[in-house]
Amino acid sequence: MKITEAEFIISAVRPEQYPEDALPEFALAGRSNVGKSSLINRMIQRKNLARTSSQPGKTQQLNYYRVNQKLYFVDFPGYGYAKVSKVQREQFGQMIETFLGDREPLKMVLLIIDIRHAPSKDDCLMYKWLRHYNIPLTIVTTKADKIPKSQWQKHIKMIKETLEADPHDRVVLFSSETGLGRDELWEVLLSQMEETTENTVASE
Ligand SMILES: Nc1nc2c(ncn2[C@@H]2O[C@H](COP(=O)(O)OP(=O)(O)OP(=O)(O)O)[C@@H](O)[C@H]2O)c(=O)[nH]1
Ligand SMILES: [Mg+2]
Repeated sequence: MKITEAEFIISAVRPEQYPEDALPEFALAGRSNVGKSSLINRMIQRKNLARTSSQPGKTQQLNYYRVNQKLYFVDFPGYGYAKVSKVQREQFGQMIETFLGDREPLKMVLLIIDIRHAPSKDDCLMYKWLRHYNIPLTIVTTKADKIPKSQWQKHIKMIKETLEADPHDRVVLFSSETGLGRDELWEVLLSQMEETTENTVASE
């Protein structure tokens, strides 16, 4: 996809701050430091629009990025960061739960998993939440450049097994470093937008 415009819109902590223009939203969930912000930057071909850091726990709010006046990426705070206080963790849980349970423009959640490691308990919990709320999801295994190509399929199998994922769940291999998976992921997002538009039209 050709990016003509990409801008940071808001760091939202409360639902009143979420954009009201009803453009489709794609949220990114995953552990702290897994590469969510880097993935957004790669998707929109901007070096550092979404703030990245080698220090985990940088993203603390829901950060909205608008692309081509057409859709939003919503960068979630990473979970599982040890130095975050218990209160912060609970606030985070509530914020995400409210969002997932009641966010009409949300079209899909991208569950971002480091291809090198088994999903954590929090990843598994997030996966179950998404299923529970019936939210379309795509598993994105990132940092693929960090292991040899010959091991990709073995790791993907292990990740799906740990998540107890549905065999039909889509998995996109990704690397923010090399750009692997960028075109495929754009196809997934754009076709999801078309599908939901058709459903809306059909039900009217
Ligand atoms: N080699 C490689 N490094 C990556 C990739 N994606 C992210 N990184 C690195 O991983 C670190 C964390 O990336 P971020 O994008 O900030 O991670 P995040 O998930 O947004 O982290 P939080 O905001 O703390 O939740 C940075 O040092 C990135 O350069 C990738 O695909 N390949
Ligand atoms: Mg981040």
